[in-house]
Amino acid sequence: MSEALLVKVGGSLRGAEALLDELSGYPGPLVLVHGGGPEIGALLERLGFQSRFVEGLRVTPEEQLEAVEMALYLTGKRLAEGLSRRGRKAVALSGRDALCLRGQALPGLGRVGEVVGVEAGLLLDLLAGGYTPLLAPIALDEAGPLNVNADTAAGAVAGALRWPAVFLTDVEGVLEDPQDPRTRLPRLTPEGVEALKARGVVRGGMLPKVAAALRALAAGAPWAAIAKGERGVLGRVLSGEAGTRFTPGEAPEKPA
Ligand SMILES: Nc1ncnc2c1ncn2[C@@H]1O[C@H](COP(=O)(O)OP(=O)(O)O)[C@@H](O)[C@H]1O
Ligand SMILES: CC(=O)N[C@@H](CCC(=O)OP(=O)(O)O)C(=O)O
Repeated sequence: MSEALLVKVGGSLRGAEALLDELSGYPGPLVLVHGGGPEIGALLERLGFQSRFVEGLRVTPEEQLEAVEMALYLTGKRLAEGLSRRGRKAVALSGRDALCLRGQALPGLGRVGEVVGVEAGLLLDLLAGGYTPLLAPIALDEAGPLNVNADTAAGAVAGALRWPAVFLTDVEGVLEDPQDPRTRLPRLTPEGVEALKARGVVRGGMLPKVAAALRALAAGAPWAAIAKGERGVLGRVLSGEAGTRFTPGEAPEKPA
């Protein structure tokens, strides 16, 4: 059987037909964590709110949380429908369902948090029943829901499942020059990431993604990868032809 994968689908890939075809056609078990940054931004703007980001995280005042959840849940339902229509029966949930994501608030960002506990039983039961679970990145603390960066949530879930994490986004992987897709770094180690960050090469939305890839490794995922969400990507990530793969050991860092 094909390898079980935790796949994070970025909001920047919403509705991409090729991606839905790719995910629905993957022969192995999948658990999906989805984002929705662009959808959240658009809804907040329609409601008259302007978002501010700190190191890639959306500052989320209490009064904006409801809109964040609404945008995320609609994104999840659309993805679940798209996959289900293609024959892969999918169910869209969030960390509020069966209390499966426990969170902790991060200081100074409003109702934003990180994941400190994953109860994977619901996900495994759905898989055993033939359903593909899709999780929106909302976790719970004692005070209620927290907006969690979707990459962070995906890394935590991959670690808990001890499955590889594949972060699908709109770029080929981590790029030495973010403007040039030919500069993809095929492999990175935690030490290599530190060097890139020190040089300012990894910025914006790539920061939580890289941090989540490393956290997934630290939490028990055998490997993690960042790759472009297009047709054929999962097979090419598994064979090492696409994306940036993060491994705990030593690895050379050279542009592709
Ligand atoms: N070194 C880098 N390599 C690739 N992308 C980078 C890098 N530094 C910053 N980025 C930016 O990170 C973006 C991906 O993050 P993000 O927009 O949050 O994606 P998603 O919505 O899929 O989670 C890229 O589109 C790119 O603009
Ligand atoms: C705290 C925080 O930043 N949460 C994210 C959750 C969605 C997300 O991460 O979506 P993408 O994967 O599309 O970027 C946000 O509000 O945008």
